Amino acid sequence: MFVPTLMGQCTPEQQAYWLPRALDMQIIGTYAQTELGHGTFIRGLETTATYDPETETFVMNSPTLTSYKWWAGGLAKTVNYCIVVAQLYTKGVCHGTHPFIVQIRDEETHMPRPGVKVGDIGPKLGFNTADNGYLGFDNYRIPRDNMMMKNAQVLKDGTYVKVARHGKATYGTMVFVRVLLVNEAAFNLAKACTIAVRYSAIRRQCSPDSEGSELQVLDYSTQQHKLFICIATAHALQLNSTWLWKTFSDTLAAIKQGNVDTLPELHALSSCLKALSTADAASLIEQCRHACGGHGYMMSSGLPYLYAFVTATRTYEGDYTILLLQTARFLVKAYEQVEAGKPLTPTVSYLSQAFTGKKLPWDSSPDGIIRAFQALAAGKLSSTVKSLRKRLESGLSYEQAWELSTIQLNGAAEAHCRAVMSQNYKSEIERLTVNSSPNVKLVLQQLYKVYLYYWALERTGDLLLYTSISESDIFELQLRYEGLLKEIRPNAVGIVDAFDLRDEVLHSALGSYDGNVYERLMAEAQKSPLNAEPVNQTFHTYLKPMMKGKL
Ligand SMILES: CC/C=C\C/C=C\C/C=C\C/C=C\C=C\C(=O)SCCNC(=O)CCNC(=O)[C@H](O)C(C)(C)COP(=O)(O)OP(=O)(O)OC[C@H]1O[C@@H](n2cnc3c(N)ncnc32)[C@H](O)[C@@H]1OP(=O)(O)O
Ligand SMILES: Cc1cc2nc3c(=O)[nH]c(=O)nc-3n(C[C@H](O)[C@H](O)[C@H](O)COP(=O)(O)OP(=O)(O)OC[C@H]3O[C@@H](n4cnc5c(N)ncnc54)[C@H](O)[C@@H]3O)c2cc1C
Repeated sequence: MFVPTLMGQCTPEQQAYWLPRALDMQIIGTYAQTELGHGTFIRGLETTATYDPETETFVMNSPTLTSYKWWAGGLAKTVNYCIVVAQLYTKGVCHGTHPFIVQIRDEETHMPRPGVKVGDIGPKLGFNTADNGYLGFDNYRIPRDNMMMKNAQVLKDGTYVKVARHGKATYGTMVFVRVLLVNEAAFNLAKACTIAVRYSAIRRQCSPDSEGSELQVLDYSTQQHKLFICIATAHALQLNSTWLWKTFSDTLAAIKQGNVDTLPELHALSSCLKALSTADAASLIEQCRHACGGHGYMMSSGLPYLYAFVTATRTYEGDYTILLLQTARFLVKAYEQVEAGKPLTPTVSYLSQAFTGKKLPWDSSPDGIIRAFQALAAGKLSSTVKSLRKRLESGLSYEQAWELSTIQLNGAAEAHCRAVMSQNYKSEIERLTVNSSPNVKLVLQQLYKVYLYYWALERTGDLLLYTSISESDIFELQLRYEGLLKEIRPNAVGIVDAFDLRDEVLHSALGSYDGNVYERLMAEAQKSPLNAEPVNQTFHTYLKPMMKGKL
């Protein structure tokens, strides 16, 4: 995050000075925004940067314990510089949060600078290879030039000058990382399902009849139900990630031309896609662990590490709930645009159907299911706006009405995102397989159908509300889904092999390409320190005295 912020928030002159040093590793930096007391609410951050025109410096200060920067990766022992997000004060006026480049350790000795308190925040559920740290300032001075001045400036005499064309320019790095995280979610889910599917092809357990041999667990329908949605989702996230990256790049190019019109839609898309992709990836990686029984619980399976690593993405770079609420904010505005007869942006153009007042006729084709997801999203949004307005009519303020409706708002945002992801998944597969062999087309179509059928069956309640789907339609869809799993089974191992993930990347005794699971599990077990000697010294110091009643 350090380098992207230098690129996004510095003037060209500042970039010319800082970027080469950062890219050359002469300086190592991190992005310190979150504090002990605030992560989501950026406007509530307490660290201050007060400009002193006498010395042309900013005085960095941590006025309270809760103002200490907390969490930044590498902050504890690695970095010697930080991008610090602080409340900017000049001429007695607070201008809100702005980014500053702050040296925190000596470039030669690596000792913390006077006025800087820095340390490690302690063990975490995962990410323990990163030294996430804390940082406090005691009236620590930095040169005026260390304010990142692309979007706002403080002149030598302390005059504040706003430069950015849009109010949230300083939030740009977060949008960039959120876009990257969709791709990271896809990559890590692909690793987990490669491990789980390969292991499920090796593992034999239970024989349906007394004479027969034990079945590969991958042959069981319930195992296919657990795992094939994981494969389908890994592809869905990867294709949505590529689509979102292009949307991001197009928006950035437009902003460079002075056109910020598409930024709100990008913020809404990056928010909900980051939220859903990281939440789906984390829960499906856990599902891959469940599918591997006891051996999935071994660190040597690679699955606990993947889960601990990915589940954090639901929180950092914007908490799941918060980002969905950002998308909901955009959707409510889009709904009002439909009412006013104004044109809609592409990803919300389906909302016009919210005003037909009729249930969408059920169509179980892939395109029909995608339309049903859109009808579901439009219906949930319409119902949410109705709740909002009912609360406003009761005399509540907009903020109060909004807060009371946030559960529904999040549901509408999630439904919108599922519809967008499903649409992108199918259209990207069709675009990319135009010249593919019939077999490749068939397999990839089977996977997006798994995704569509799975989520339709997960959302039958909503589909009954907003489409004409019947009980028998649901019964037929369930049978079709279960039949599709059996069609995919023969290709399942080949499909995860196609992720082309090397053993060194998987780090898994269960998922290695050669399938020698049991030999690898035993080899990993031998590495346990407890196997260094036949009798551990704790027998003599604790067990034996206890057995003799001497403890
Ligand atoms: C599997 C993963 C593997 C590897 C990953 C690799 C690397 C990662 C490894 C480790 C983690 C590393 C780093 C982690 C870093 C961090 O976590 S950095 C800190 C991140 N923190 C956040 O994301 C905080 C979240 N909070 C916010 O973004 C904001 O507070 C807010 C919730 C958006 C609210 O902001 P605010 O109160 O200022 O604004 P609102 O009043 O809600 O909205 C005002 C208008 O502004 C628009 N808006 C808001 N944000 C943006 C934006 N980013 N871009 C564009 N526009 C924005 C908003 O839509 C409103 O517009 P309006 O409706 O028209 O008024
Ligand atoms: C592994 C990891 C690495 C990180 N790396 C960095 C880093 O490098 N730099 C950095 O600056 N930060 C980093 N962070 C911090 C991260 O950005 C924050 O944890 C994140 O933004 C969430 O903020 P918070 O922790 O204050 O949670 P909170 O915002 O306090 O959330 C707690 C709960 O309150 C809910 N909540 C909060 N506000 C609202 C609201 N308005 N409406 C409804 N519910 C609400 C949330 O949904 C959540 O359920 C990292 C975090 C982790 C876990």
